[in-house]
Amino acid sequence: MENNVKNITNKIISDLKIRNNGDKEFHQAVEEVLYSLEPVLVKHPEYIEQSIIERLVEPERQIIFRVPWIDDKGNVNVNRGFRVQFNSAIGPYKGGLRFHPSVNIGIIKFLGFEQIFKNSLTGLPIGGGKGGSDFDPKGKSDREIMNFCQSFMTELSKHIGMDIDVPAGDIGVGSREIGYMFGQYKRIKNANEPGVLTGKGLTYGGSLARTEATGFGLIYFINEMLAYHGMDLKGKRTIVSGAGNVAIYAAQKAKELGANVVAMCDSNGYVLDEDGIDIDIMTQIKVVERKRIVEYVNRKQNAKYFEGQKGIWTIKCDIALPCATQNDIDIEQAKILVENGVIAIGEGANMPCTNEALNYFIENKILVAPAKAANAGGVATSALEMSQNSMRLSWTFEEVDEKLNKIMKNIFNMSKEAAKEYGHEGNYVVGANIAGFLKVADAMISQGII
Ligand SMILES: NC(=O)C1=CN([C@@H]2O[C@H](COP(=O)(O)OP(=O)(O)OC[C@H]3O[C@@H](n4cnc5c(N)ncnc54)[C@H](O)[C@@H]3O)[C@@H](O)[C@H]2O)C=CC1
Ligand SMILES: O=C(O)CCC(=O)C(=O)O
Repeated sequence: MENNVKNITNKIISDLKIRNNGDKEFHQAVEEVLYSLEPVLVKHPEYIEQSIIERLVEPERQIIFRVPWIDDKGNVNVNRGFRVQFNSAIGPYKGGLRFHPSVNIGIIKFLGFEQIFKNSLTGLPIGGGKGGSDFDPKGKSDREIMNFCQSFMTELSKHIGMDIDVPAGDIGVGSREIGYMFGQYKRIKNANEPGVLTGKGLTYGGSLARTEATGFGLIYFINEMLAYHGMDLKGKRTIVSGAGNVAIYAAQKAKELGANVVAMCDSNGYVLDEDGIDIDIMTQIKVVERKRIVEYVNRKQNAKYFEGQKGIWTIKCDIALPCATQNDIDIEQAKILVENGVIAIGEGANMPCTNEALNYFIENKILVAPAKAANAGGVATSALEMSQNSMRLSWTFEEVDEKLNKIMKNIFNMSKEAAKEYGHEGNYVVGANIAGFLKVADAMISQGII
């Protein structure tokens, strides 16, 4: 039976590579999940009989569209827009929009695939989807951003809705972009439907604590994982890659719980501040002024700046929090981190470690808080935003934060229990994949061959 399952998994992966030629991030994400599901398939032959995996790796719908927009000089520009509606077995498609020049259909498929399991782990009724564009927001004026967002939404609005597909932010998409897109959606539909987007501003249907949720949630998960292993964050030397939404609030909450956060980065380089990163200064530079991170050393004594982002992983630390982008830590950085005595890795970004790096951490008994589980606090709070929109009321910051904390503890417990049940105790990468998968697979079986 085990050999049979291995052959089936290998066949699905080789077919997937042919059908999705060149989508290397998507191949990577699928491989990471499928190999960890083998013990589940051995125990549940019904998933094989019903071709659950073959159906799961094929998106329900993929939309690619033209996004023309006019820049400040009056030139017409054309970008490409994407929305992959991956799986709706447990609820409307849900997942962010990424605006970054590297975006292509393969990246959106990898992110949408991850989102299926992550959303399932939240325990809330949301399916998996993701979208975005190869538009580069860097250096654009507010007017240009608005022009782009309006054009993007003009097409996207035909495919989304509060019970169909609910986008939110991701890299390059924050509350400014969500605001412009929401305004355009409302104008096109002639309806105020706040539940169609999440991450909205607080004056028009946004939820308190959504901005902080992914970073805070990551730290709640890590705190739970460390506590289970008899440790805590106090005095732990911590490195956070990125300096955007996830990174900033992860750093803030880690500091609040006693960690010593000494380094952060952007795509140009990193800062090392042995006195502890000042989150207010970092937020002012990266979020308010939208400047490069090098500016930090002009405002904080003793801080040092280094060109090149990967060097951040050569700094000795107890806790490493990759919160920037995919494949930030490969085997080379993983070996350095392990040699330097790292205790735990917390994946704030989506797929920030290569599969080789993940396996290396697990083999070396490093605790890994995997992205699907550890960064699920953002989408979970988006689902809480949808609930508030439907009820037409708003919870306080404390109410939302408490729910978030409970959800993250629950996700840790589900990952822990699934890992134990399927023979991988302590491996939360495998545990999260299995726990996320089971609910989706059962929902798919109940709904027939669709
Ligand atoms: N915003 C959210 O609620 C969630 C985001 N994520 C993931 O977290 C990661 C970060 O997203 P956000 O913080 O929302 O985006 P953001 O746009 O607010 O910030 C991204 C940060 O990463 C840095 N960055 C981007 N590419 C980089 C590279 N190649 N090398 C080094 N730094 C780089 C940027 O300079 C920026 O500081 C992404 O992987 C995203 O998919 C995951 C769950 C939820
Ligand atoms: O809040 C959301 O809907 C999406 C968050 C997201 O894109 C993610 O979890 O990667």
